[in-house]
Amino acid sequence: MEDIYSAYILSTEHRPDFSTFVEVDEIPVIDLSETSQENLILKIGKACEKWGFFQIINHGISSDLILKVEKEAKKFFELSMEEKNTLKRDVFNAIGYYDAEHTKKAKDWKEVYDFLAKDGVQIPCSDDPHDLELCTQKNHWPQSLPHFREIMEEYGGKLEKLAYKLLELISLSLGLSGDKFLDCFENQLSLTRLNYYPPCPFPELALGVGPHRDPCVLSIVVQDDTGGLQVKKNIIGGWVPIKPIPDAFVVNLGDIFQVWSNDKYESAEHRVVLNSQKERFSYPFFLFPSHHTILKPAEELVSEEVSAKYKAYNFGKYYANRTHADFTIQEVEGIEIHDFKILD
Ligand SMILES: O=C(O)CCC(=O)C(=O)O
Ligand SMILES: [Fe+2]
Repeated sequence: MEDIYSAYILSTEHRPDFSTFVEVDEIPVIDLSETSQENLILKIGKACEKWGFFQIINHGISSDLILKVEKEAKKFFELSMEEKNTLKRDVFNAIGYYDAEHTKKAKDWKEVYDFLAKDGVQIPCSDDPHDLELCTQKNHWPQSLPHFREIMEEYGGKLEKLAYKLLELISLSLGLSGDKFLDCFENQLSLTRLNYYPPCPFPELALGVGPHRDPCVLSIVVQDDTGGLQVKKNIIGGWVPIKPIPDAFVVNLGDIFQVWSNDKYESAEHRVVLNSQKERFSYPFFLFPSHHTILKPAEELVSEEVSAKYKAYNFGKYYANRTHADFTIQEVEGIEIHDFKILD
């Protein structure tokens, strides 16, 4: 194996086993244009409880806009390394181009480009609770692509609105009011990401993204027709592929909904496997609250019979820890929500 590849090689237990795929058709596909709101909420609730994943159709975002995003994303990743490196994110401004994310101590086989829904938002500079310094997060736009910014801002804005609609429906499915969590998003850290996974000569040894749970409220993933996203379901024996469906978007719950729902819903573990022949693109939107948000289970879901399963925690400090973990291969894993778990 050539040296430049060695950083991508996963330890044996994390390598994808292509012989044990579970072919099921069960990831629910939900039609957002369903006229009965009651039925819609019921279907979403069931999908969140069983999978933490579902796909949506008739979401109101045109395939024409997706095509434009796809074209611009391809042009972006074809830019010279020199130009992409001028847009590179760093430990203080974790927004922009990046080609060295790590999961499970191996490098992910991908390049990414992120932009914020709210340019100029602030996050704590460190996870030290006594350090009050804030770092401003800025978008970096490529100068040589004249339509890129306009198309991406339109796309990000539409996905943000769709995320609020899903937030409302998922809140209702928990028996909470539709606007229960809306206050958390005024200075939100939400971002849109472009993911590029080149063909990989050794797909059995590396991953596009290693096994992880999203740290956000929810993610909306628009993927091309290559396939590769998989969700872990232990009860049916392993990794389940999320099949690309034309014009459908994938929705998955993040850690914050798991905490808000007091473990009624799961932030499911997922990963992206690679293809030796075909490249893959995906364009997720991650809904994040503002940094000063205190996260804890919704009080309506806590009672004498059902105790709170998480201690309250500050989102910004948690986010700072996660962001810093992206820049180093750490011996100690970064903070995860189970670190806030109240043990029985
Ligand atoms: O590329 C995808 O389909 C999903 C990537 C992902 O899970 C992530 O960026 O968190
Ligand atoms: Fe993810």
